[in-house]
Amino acid sequence: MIDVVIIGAGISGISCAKHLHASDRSGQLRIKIVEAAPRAGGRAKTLEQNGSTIELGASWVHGEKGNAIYDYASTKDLLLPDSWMSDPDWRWEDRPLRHMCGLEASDAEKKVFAEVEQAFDAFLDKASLMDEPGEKSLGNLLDEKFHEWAKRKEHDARMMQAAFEFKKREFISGIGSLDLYTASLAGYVQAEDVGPECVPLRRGYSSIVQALLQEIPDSEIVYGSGVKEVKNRDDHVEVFLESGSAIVARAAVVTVSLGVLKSGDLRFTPKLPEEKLEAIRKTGFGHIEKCILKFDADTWEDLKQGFHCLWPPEGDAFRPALLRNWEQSVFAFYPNQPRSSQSLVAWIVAEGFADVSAPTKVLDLLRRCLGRQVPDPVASFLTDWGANRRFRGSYSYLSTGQTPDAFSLLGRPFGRVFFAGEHTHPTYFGTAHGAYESGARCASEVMQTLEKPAP
Ligand SMILES: Cc1cc2nc3c(=O)[nH]c(=O)nc-3n(C[C@H](O)[C@H](O)[C@H](O)COP(=O)(O)OP(=O)(O)OC[C@H]3O[C@@H](n4cnc5c(N)ncnc54)[C@H](O)[C@@H]3O)c2cc1C
Repeated sequence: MIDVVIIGAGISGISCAKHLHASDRSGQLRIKIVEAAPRAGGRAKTLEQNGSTIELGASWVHGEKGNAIYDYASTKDLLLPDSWMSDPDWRWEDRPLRHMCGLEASDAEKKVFAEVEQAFDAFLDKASLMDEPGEKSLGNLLDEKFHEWAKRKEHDARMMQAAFEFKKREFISGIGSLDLYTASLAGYVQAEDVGPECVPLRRGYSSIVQALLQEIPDSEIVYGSGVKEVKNRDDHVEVFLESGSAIVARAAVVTVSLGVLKSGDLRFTPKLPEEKLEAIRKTGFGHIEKCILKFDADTWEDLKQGFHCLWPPEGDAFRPALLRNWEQSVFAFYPNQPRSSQSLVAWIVAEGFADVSAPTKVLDLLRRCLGRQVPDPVASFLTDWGANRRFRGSYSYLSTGQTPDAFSLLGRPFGRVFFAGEHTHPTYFGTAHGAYESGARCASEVMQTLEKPAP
């Protein structure tokens, strides 16, 4: 029998192993991490392309204050230096603004856009300070605030609406929900901000994973080993692999995504408590994909700033008749960071989006927005977080009708089975630092159980 079996080698699983070793005074702890994929990192996945990097999953270290990933990456010198922020090609607020029909927005339209943007951010700032957010959805709150605000303005109503819809799409990509009407306002109020900065990593998120892996023995991880069942016994656990073999341990740590838990692919015997099952069912798990188009150096010169994309509101003459949902979710084409990869990223919010022809469609969208021909990309990449059975989505959020303790409930141990993962962090859910901290929390819970004298 070993001491701890960790299911999943994403950031939370590796962080758990690292923290278990750090608190193991005897140096005797026997740990195994079983990972279904042939690689570690989970939703942190960086592609290396001729010396440049492309982020398929997590790309930013969100904030500096009390962000464990920021602190860890700083000590390992993995972050891009502050100077990247002043790069004029990157500054988010200076990005060109285009209508999806191919026209660049006029100066007057840009002014309206900037005003709507400011107002939108102010609505959110106020919302985040609410004491009793109630059961409202984020979408309802934002609609209400926007309509009150827009009534007092004399700008072109269609432009205000198009800018507002842009802001909602952009915001959805951060929350992860399919729309803002199923995302709870209380969840937004609860999510803790660790500072406004979004800092990229020099060599991508996989560099964090590699650094963390160096802190645990190689022999502890078994790749290509999917787990199908976890049996909770009185004083041990039995973990059954898809291959048919089993691991017996004194404790198990489950770090699979909320999407995998929802799917029921991983069985628990006995069944998990009803309140946990309800939290699994109700907590939102988003569907965010990225389509990345990589261009050659000449084409890139022309595209390197990317642009924000305005969709004509309902009823507008320029609005295409058959607009697919995924198309409308594309709010920008922006450069991948670090930009040396010469690629533009389009975020796509759509459930079960794994269409092999998507890069061609996204290229078509890019051409329509630019109103001109763009040479074919030299390569394209489409993520499949939603369709991949080892993830089944992107990141979690609190749904309307849920109470804010849902994330803590998801992280609550059940017998000798412990739970980590971004979806178990009460305030940093949906993030890499949430995943990292949840692994540390779990390590401490496991150690307390293992150190308890036998009754
Ligand atoms: C497109 C996208 C963009 C993102 N952008 C950011 C960002 O900019 N900044 C940020 O902070 N966060 C971002 N995130 C979120 C961040 O990536 C995640 O919160 C974090 O990586 C989750 O780590 P985890 O360990 O909780 O889960 P995971 O990374 O999902 O790890 C779970 C592991 O379990 C394995 N597994 C699944 N099923 C089984 C099984 N049956 N048996 C064994 N192993 C199994 C999986 O293969 C996986 O390796 C993004 C996520 C996505 C998808």
